[in-house]
Amino acid sequence: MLLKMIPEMNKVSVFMRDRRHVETIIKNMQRAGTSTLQVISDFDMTLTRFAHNGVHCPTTHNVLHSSTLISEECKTKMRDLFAHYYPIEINSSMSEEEKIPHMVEWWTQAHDLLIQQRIRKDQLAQAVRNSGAMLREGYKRFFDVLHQNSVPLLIFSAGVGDILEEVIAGHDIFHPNVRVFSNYMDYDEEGVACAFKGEMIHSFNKREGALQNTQQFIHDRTNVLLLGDTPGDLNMADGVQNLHNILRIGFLNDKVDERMKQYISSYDIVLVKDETLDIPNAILNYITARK
Ligand SMILES: Nc1ccn([C@@H]2O[C@H](COP(=O)(O)O)[C@@H](O)[C@H]2O)c(=O)n1
Repeated sequence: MLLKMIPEMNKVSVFMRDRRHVETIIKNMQRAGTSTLQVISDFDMTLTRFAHNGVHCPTTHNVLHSSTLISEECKTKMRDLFAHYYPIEINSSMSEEEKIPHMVEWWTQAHDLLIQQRIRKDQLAQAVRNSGAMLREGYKRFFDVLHQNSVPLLIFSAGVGDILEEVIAGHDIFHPNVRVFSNYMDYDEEGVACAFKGEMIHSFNKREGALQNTQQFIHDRTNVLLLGDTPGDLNMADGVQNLHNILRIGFLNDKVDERMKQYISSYDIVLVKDETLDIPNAILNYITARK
């Protein structure tokens, strides 16, 4: 039945633990209508591509590597940090508790490095526009359909919010239904980045952030489509009160064999090495179609 409803689910990249459950949730969401729906999504490697032509795509922390806003020394240090800490972030034999101190170290060092670069706010948009930031194929349809149907899209990212906003603004998809919750830089009176604001968000404290910021969630929207790429993204909807239906879609981009077991047992739909938004788009198409 699911394949009849949404033929795209036949794609080879799609894996499900319980296809009947997925079918039920999607049908419930379709019946309840778009006025009850909100989408909560991670950004880096979820809405953006993981790789293109075999090369890793930059995350918001690394987008400025193609610009002159940061020094060569800083780029090398940021790359070294990524090479050291990313394998820890995705290590399937370590618990989240074991990973957290490493993630705090990573974010602290990376933010310090970025702040040392004295990045100017007025140069950021151009630098991001000239960068290699790549959204997943189908991004325009995804953002536009949500906008056309007045469905809120909450982006919950441990990346750099200022850069994230420039990426989506540069692609003409920063519609009024989009809200971003992320790490933002603070600027001095000359418009130079001088600190990061508030509490740091890293890959594994999004749940705490979500609970502390429940005003971010639209509480009369009790159906949630959640998109993520790490186990830390699974709880991003924990601040939603009176949740009726949630469908969690996880992008499994890397180290597939090692991590499949964990992803299939926690995400309702796992998309393996799928650089597109075809499946979220097909599900939204079904839910938003006027019957
Ligand atoms: N210095 C850093 C720190 C983190 N990352 C990666 O960015 C991702 C965070 O953003 P989300 O939108 O996915 O929450 C995170 O998963 C890290 O892999 C980085 O590249 N550099």
